[in-house]
Amino acid sequence: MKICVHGIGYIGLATAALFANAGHDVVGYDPNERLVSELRAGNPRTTEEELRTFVLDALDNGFEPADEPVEADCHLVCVPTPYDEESQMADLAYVEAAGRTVAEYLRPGDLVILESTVPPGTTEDAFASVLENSGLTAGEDFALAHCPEMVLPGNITYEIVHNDRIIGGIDTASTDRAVALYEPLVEGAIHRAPDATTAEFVKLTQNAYRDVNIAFANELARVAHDYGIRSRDAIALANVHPRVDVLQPGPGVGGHCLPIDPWFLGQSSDSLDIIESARRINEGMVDFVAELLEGEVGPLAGTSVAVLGVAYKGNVDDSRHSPGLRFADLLRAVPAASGTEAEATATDGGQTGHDTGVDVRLHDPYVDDHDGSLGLVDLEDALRDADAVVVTAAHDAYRDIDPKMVRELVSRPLVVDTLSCLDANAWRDAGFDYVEV
Ligand SMILES: NC(=O)C1=CN([C@@H]2O[C@H](COP(=O)(O)OP(=O)(O)OC[C@H]3O[C@@H](n4cnc5c(N)ncnc54)[C@H](O)[C@@H]3O)[C@@H](O)[C@H]2O)C=CC1
Ligand SMILES: CC(=O)N[C@@H]1[C@@H](OP(=O)(O)OP(=O)(O)OC[C@H]2O[C@@H](n3ccc(=O)[nH]c3=O)[C@H](O)[C@@H]2O)O[C@H](C(=O)O)[C@@H](O)[C@@H]1O
Repeated sequence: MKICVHGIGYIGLATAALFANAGHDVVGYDPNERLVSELRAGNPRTTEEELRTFVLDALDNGFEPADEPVEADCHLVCVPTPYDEESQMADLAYVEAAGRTVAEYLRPGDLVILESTVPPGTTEDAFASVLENSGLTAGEDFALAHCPEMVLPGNITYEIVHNDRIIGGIDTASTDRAVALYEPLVEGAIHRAPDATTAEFVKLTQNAYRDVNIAFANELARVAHDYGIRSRDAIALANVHPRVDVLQPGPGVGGHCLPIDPWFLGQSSDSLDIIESARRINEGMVDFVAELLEGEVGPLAGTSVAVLGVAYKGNVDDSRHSPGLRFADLLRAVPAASGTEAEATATDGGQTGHDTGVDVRLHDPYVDDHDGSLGLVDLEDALRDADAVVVTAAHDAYRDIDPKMVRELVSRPLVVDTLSCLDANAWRDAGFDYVEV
């Protein structure tokens, strides 16, 4: 079958490769010409080795990256769906733009699948009506379904094949067509949703559930701290019960899915309560980390803090909605102590040095900062003379750091391990005060 994938970023690229490797004739259209030419040259943008191999195999199998769309039997849309903080609504501009493009190439009998994560109702309402600019009618002249993507970043090559899938069409025939497309290449089960809106709702439910579960763990971490016990020991023991499965606390929830999908879910409803509280709890974890830090070093003004990890989680290169960056912002908002040099620089707009009370040094071995916008520094520069080391992403590279090397560089041996990813005994043996969330 001829398939045109619209948007070959993280999800679209893996999806295009999945179909190409299964023998379909796949064109991956993306308006980002640089991305397309890198792919044509055999350089997929990914730090996941298995994904790189999967995509290179697909290119060998005829997958064609393109900066122009084409006519196809199936159009698969995998474009971004950001959250607009101002309107507190999903920004559907990319979905609508892709829909307008598909409409130009749409022929009677084609199948259109929306994979992007969207608020309930989008496929049947906004997306269908843009596609109908073609003069064709959804359900009558072309099939239309939502097939949400559920892969875990970091494990996409395995999960894109092995995960169960939910498919909901705007009518039974659309669902049948979409199921028939995925069934031969997916090893997980395919579940038919009663309609496209339910499929959208299910995807958002999964991420909101995970966000709420993590918020519960984060709340337990605060409560356990009040009792002077280790929350992770308590959670591990609670989880021995066959019907209890609490996730792990941390510096908050990042990425571009868990922090925004709960808002998509509630976009046209006034009934969010626990889901909304979970968002507040998870966003507030950086304040708790700051409290832990303050409990050790006293007032933060005047301190130097190495923040290790601006990726939103371990071993990924994505820094969207990153707890590490949110924590850095919080530290940068600490006013300089009066009468200090830092206070003086604060009044000159920071021209002569760091302009806040805390000297924040950010490091991440995976995140690309080629334009310098994040201000990442080398590990040694981050650690040199630091008053505290705060680990905010559980990268393997951090687990492997030798605490004795760190001890040589820092001015004060304090580490706050927000994800409990370090070897606590090794750090204590190296002379560190070890604090965890
Ligand atoms: N990244 C993830 O782990 C997951 C993402 N999703 C959802 O999948 C969707 C895509 O996400 P990602 O692949 O991560 O985004 P991405 O930002 O990596 O890739 C999106 C691509 O779409 C392209 N694009 C923008 N406008 C376009 C248009 N009009 N026509 C064709 N291409 C266009 C962009 O240039 C970009 O390359 C989003 O809705 C996201 O929420 C769902 C599950 C997992
Ligand atoms: C229900 C579910 O597992 N959703 C997945 C999720 O991927 P994502 O990488 O965002 O999830 P994640 O690994 O839970 O990480 C999200 C955030 O939550 C934090 N986190 C995660 C687990 C935990 O016990 N504690 C915790 O604090 C992580 O550090 C990270 O900051 O969202 C993806 C998406 O929708 O994009 C989805 O495809 C994935 O399957």
